[in-house]
Amino acid sequence: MAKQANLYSFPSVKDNLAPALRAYVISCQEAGLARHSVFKVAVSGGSLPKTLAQALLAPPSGPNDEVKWDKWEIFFADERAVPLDHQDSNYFLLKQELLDKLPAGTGQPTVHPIDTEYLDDTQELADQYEQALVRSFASRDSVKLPIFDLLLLGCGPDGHTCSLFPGHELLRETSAWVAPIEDSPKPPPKRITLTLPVVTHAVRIAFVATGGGKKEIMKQIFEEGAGLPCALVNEGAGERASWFVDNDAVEGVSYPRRPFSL
Ligand SMILES: O=C1O[C@H](COP(=O)(O)O)[C@@H](O)[C@H](O)[C@H]1O
Repeated sequence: MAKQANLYSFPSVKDNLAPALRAYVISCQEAGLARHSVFKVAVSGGSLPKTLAQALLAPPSGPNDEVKWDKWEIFFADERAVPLDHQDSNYFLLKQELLDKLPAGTGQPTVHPIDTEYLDDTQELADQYEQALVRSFASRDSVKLPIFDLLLLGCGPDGHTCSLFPGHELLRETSAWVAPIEDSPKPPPKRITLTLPVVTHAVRIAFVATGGGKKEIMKQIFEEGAGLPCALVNEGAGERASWFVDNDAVEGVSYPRRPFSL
């Protein structure tokens, strides 16, 4: 039987979840560097960047605990069609929470924001972002799908991830790497997103979900599935998907927790 997604649950975000997430990200970083000398990662917006900052801005605990920022190539798992200094921009959020706080003297990551020249045309915005992936991952002709070393994803209270929403036709997209959405049920309505095949194709996928507000949807994802986008990622990725959650987010959820280890 195919192995299932890993569920790691921690009593405290700051004291347990963040250090475990850090260890996990660094192990993915080292695997990516061994494969192709860079670390290709895509990140979500929402509540994720804050937790990510808690994990990655912490002081190193030893010589092997190094975030090699200058080797990181950062893409966005989804982005809203707004200027890069807009409060709704996932780039702006990551910049505020993490990128602007990198310690002085640290090498800088290569960051791939959307091209805001195309904000009025979401199809073109998505196509241009796909071209950025093509340039990074070699051509679409030579690569069927880009393979990210790691995707760092959030989970909305409705079970959406990236800008893939429950019941939306985008869940059936099979050819585009990046797709536009103009009717996001969560504002702002116009966005672009990595598609499900790209998401499930990543080497590793880490979801972060915290707080009691996620409890009901976590039950649905882990007990019923019900075609929810997060559940579809779990089904497509199996053990390559790992969930970093706090105890509040999974209170009452019947699904085996694993002790965290690399
Ligand atoms: O709209 C979005 O929401 C999701 C989930 O956000 P959260 O605040 O519930 O963690 C996020 O992962 C996505 O990137 C964002 O565009």
